[in-house]
Amino acid sequence: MTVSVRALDVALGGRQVLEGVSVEVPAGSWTAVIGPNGAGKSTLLRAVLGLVPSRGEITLAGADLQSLKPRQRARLVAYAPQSPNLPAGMTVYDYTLLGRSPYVPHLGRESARDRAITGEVLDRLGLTPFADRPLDHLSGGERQRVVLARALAQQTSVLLLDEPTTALDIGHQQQVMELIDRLRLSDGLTVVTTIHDLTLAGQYADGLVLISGGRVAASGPPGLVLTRDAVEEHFDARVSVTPGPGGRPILSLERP
Ligand SMILES: Nc1ncnc2c1ncn2[C@@H]1O[C@H](COP(=O)(O)OP(=O)(O)OP(=O)(O)O)[C@@H](O)[C@H]1O
Repeated sequence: MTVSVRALDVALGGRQVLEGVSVEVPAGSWTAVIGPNGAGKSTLLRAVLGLVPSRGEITLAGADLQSLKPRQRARLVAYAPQSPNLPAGMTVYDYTLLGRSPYVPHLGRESARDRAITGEVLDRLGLTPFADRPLDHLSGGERQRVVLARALAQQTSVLLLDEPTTALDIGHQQQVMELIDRLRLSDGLTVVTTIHDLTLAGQYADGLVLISGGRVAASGPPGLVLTRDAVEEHFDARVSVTPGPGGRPILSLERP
């Protein structure tokens, strides 16, 4: 499903956080939203979910997202937030099962299918051994995978992932990114992630959107967006950029 954001403005606490942001995410593609701290990346995802008031147009496969009821929207778009509210004492299994909420009838219970899907997702993420563990008895990286599990259990066409790899070691980063990519290809998912690791963003995403100061500073294929000058200008960082496999850029920090 194509996600289209046009001329999006968001003001929070009396401050303009996003201004005139337009982003087109083709169906089945992966877009990474990059930018310095405080640029407005998470706000962009939250606006697409209707979690913050916005002006402008947000459509999903041509349908106006704001006209959908929360339950309808939750069947189309899943979101893994950066700092989710994790109820202490809840088990990994029960938390992941919450991803099935948009399919559970009012006053009803989860079906055998909901439970089967939850089990499969835990399996895919290597979380089955943790299924009965309370969320507050997990490491940061394990918790992050559980948040992703809940989003995957929602079985939507669009996945919005806010920093899905920050707390993960290099092996789990690769596993999570590969898993997301496999799901994208096998299930035709449309993926939007915010991500700080620019090399990782460039390795996996089809397109990058660089947000800086609440505006789109650049967008396009990784090789065009991730230039030494752009990184210096928007992140105030010195890097060297070399072409990696498939011409995708590899960034290395350089000491000033
Ligand atoms: N509820 C709020 N009220 C006022 N300002 C807010 C609110 N929420 C976020 N902001 C501000 O909006 C700006 C963008 O925040 P956002 O979380 O979208 O940035 P980000 O690009 O995701 O940053 P990071 O990389 O640090 O996670 C920041 O300056 C932040 O302080």
